[in-house]
Amino acid sequence: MSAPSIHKGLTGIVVDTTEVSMVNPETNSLTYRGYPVQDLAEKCRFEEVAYLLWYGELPTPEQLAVQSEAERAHRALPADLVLTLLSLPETAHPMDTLRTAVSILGAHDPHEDDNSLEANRAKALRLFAALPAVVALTQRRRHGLLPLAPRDDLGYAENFLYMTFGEVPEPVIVRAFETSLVLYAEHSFNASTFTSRVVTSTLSDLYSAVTAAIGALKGPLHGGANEAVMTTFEEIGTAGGTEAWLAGALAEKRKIMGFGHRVYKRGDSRVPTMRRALQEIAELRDGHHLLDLYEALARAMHDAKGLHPNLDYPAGPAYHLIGFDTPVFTPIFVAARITGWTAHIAEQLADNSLIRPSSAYTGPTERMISGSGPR
Ligand SMILES: CC(=O)SCCNC(=O)CCNC(=O)[C@H](O)C(C)(C)COP(=O)(O)OP(=O)(O)OC[C@H]1O[C@@H](n2cnc3c(N)ncnc32)[C@H](O)[C@@H]1OP(=O)(O)O
Ligand SMILES: O=C([O-])CC(=O)C(=O)O
Repeated sequence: MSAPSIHKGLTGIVVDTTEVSMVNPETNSLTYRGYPVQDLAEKCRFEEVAYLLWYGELPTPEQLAVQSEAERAHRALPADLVLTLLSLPETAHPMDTLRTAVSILGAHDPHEDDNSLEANRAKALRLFAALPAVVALTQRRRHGLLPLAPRDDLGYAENFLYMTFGEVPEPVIVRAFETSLVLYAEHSFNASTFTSRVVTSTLSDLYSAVTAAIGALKGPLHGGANEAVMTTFEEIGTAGGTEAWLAGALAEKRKIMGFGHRVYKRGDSRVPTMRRALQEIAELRDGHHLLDLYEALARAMHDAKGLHPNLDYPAGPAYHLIGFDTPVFTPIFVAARITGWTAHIAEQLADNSLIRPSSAYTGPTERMISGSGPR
C-alpha cells in the first residue's frame, strides 16, 4: 500500500465552495459577495456589510432600516448575563468572557437547536447586536467602571465606542474604527471560520459553532496576533531599537506577530486601507511614535525575512490609540467576524456534509496485552 500524501495544516487544500468571499493572493484582492473590501470600507456602514454577508446583496434603505431597528432593540444584555459576566475572575481574558457570554446566550435561547435559515439569521443578528456590549463591559471592568446602557440613537460603531468610553469620539476615529470592522468581517476559510463550519457540519447549533470559532480566533497565529503586535511594540520601545530587537527575536526563532499569512504571500489586501486608518487615528491621538515603530519593524521584517504585515499589524496599534486595552483587541475582531462566521454557518447548512478528514496512523503496529485475565 503506497503511503498517503499528508496535507499538514490543510495548506492549499480546497475543501468546499463558498459564495461569501473571495481571497485572491495573485491580485492581492478580497471581495465580499463580489464587492472589493476597500470599496465597502470607504462607502458602507458596517451594518450594510453585515447585511451583504448574510443576504448576498447590499440592503435597500428600507431593508437597512428594518435591520437597524432590530439590531438596536437587541443591544442591551440581559441583566442576569451582566451579573454572570461580572462574577467571572477579574483575571479572565476578555476572549474568555466573550466566549462565555455567547455560550450563556445560547443556553437561554429556546430556539437554540432550530437550524432553519430564518432562526439562524435571527440568532446572528442578536449576537451581532449584543457583542459590542460584552466587549465594552470587559474594557470598562478593567478600569473599575460599570457597564453603560446602549444608546439607540447612535449607529453601530458610534454606540460601540460610546458604550466603551462613555462618549462618542471624533468622527475620524469612528470612521477608522468602522473601517477596521469592515476589513475584519470576513476572510473565506480561515481557521476560525473553518472551525465554525466543522461544528456546524455535525448539525450542532449556531452558538456552539460561534463559541468554538472564538476559541480558534484567540490563538496568536490567528486573531490573537493583533494583541501580540502591541506587546511587540512595547518590547521594542522606540523605532531606533527595532533592528537589534528583531535580530535577537529571529535568532531565538520567534515568530514575529502581525507578519506573514497562509494565503497572501505578497502582502495582505486589507493592510493599505487599515494603514491609512491608523495614520488618521495617529494624527489625532499623538501616535507618531507608534507609526515610526510600525514602519521600522515592517522595513526590518521585509529585509530580514521578505515577509509582509497582515491586517493584525495596523489594527493592533489603531485600537491602542483609540483607547482599548490590549486584551480587548481580539474581542473587537470577534464582534466584526460574527458576521462572516454566521454567513458561513448558513452556507454550510444549506449544502451540508460532515467534515471529517482522514489521518495516516504512525503509532505502534497492532500488539497484544501481556498476561491473561483482567489487569
Ligand atoms: C487575521 C489573521 O489571522 S492574519 C494571521 C495572524 N497571525 C500572525 O500574525 C502570526 C505570525 N505569523 C505566522 O505565524 C505565520 O505567518 C502564519 C501562521 C500566519 C502563516 O503560516 P504558514 O502559512 O503556515 O507559513 P509558515 O509558518 O509555513 O511560514 C513559512 C516560513 O516563513 C516563516 N514565517 C512565517 N511567518 C513568520 C513570522 N511572522 N515571523 C517569523 N517567521 C515567519 C516561517 O518560520 C517559515 O520559515 P521556514 O520555512 O524557514 O520554516
Ligand atoms: O485568512 C486567514 O487565514 C487569516 C485572516 O487573515 C483572517 O481570518 O482574516
